[in-house]
Amino acid sequence: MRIGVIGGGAWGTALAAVAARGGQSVLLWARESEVVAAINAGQGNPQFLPGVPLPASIRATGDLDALAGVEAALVVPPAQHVRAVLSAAPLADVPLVLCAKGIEAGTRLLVGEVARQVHPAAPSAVLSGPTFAHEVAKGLPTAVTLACEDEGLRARLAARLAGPGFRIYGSSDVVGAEIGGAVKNVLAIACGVVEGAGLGQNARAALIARGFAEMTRFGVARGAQPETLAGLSGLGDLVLTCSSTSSRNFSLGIGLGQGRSAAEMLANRTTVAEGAFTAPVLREAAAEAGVDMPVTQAVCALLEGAALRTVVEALLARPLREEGA
Ligand SMILES: NC(=O)c1ccc[n+]([C@@H]2O[C@H](COP(=O)([O-])OP(=O)(O)OC[C@H]3O[C@@H](n4cnc5c(N)ncnc54)[C@H](O)[C@@H]3O)[C@@H](O)[C@H]2O)c1
Ligand SMILES: O=P(O)(O)OC[C@H](O)CO
Repeated sequence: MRIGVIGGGAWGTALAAVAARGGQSVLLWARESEVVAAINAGQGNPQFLPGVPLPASIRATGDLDALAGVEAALVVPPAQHVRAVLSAAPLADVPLVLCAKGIEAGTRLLVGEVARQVHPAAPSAVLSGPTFAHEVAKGLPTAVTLACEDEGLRARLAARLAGPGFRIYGSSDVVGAEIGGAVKNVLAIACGVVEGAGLGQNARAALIARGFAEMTRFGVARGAQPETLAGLSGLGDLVLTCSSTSSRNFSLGIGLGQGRSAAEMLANRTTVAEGAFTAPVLREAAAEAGVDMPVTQAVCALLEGAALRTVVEALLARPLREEGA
């Protein structure tokens, strides 16, 4: 199968390696000419995935038109750029596998919903789960959710992308798979804050559990299945990113917890911490859906510069409630 990968960041590059190792013919579009040149010269992707050798068969291009004729495309730019990049890509009826994790600012649409607006005739699927790119690129064992309403397409895509180190579980719950990936990034920032501020392991465990409760409330309100949220793309990814400094979102939270400002940390960075962009949109979407998301609100307050102590005190001073409510 000829597979296009849109986005030459860490994750697009790792997925290109997965597809190429599975015997697919891979063309990767990258925005940065240095990334295109390095991959085509067999030097890997030192900018976004340093130190990881890539299959020599991967070809890279800076021209979106070169993707014409691919049989499926993995869509991997940061969530806020998916609309612009997809709009310029010749993929009107090509199966699209959405791999970015976030909610679009302004529209409050999930990435899959954006793709369906841009290319209404293109079938779509969502690939999500606990997947640090550098581990996937090295072939370390990883399991993901591939969600697609069309069972036949899901099976065809899974057969092309799965491998011994990349185990794919199928689902028809596209919305659930997307919401888990988008919300966990915000919760990972909160867990990083706990780490950076030295608030302890008990607090982190509490945040993971209560964060999962708010992810589930929001997901169910948006039509997700609770089992999907408790699976790889929800709880699985939440646990991963809430417990490792390999997570850009967790690391951003550590900085916030140490008293650094979000503006300072986000200025001029070339890698993406999606949670910083998703948090304010998620707060809006939760308000619209009438869903209580106190951890998300706290993360938004910290990103907006509120004092850590005030935010933590407000979170802990909320009225006592039933756990299952
Ligand atoms: N890195 C991971 O481990 C990982 C794993 C799973 C999912 N994801 C998701 O994949 C998506 C991409 O993340 P990444 O880690 O590959 O990126 P990255 O942080 O490695 O690199 C940043 C990317 O943003 C792109 N970019 C910057 N400005 C842009 C613009 N104006 N238009 C289009 N693209 C622009 C760059 O070209 C580059 O590809 C995110 O939604 C992320 O949450 C990442
Ligand atoms: O580095 P993060 O926080 O963007 O997390 C990367 C992946 O989403 C982990 O599954």
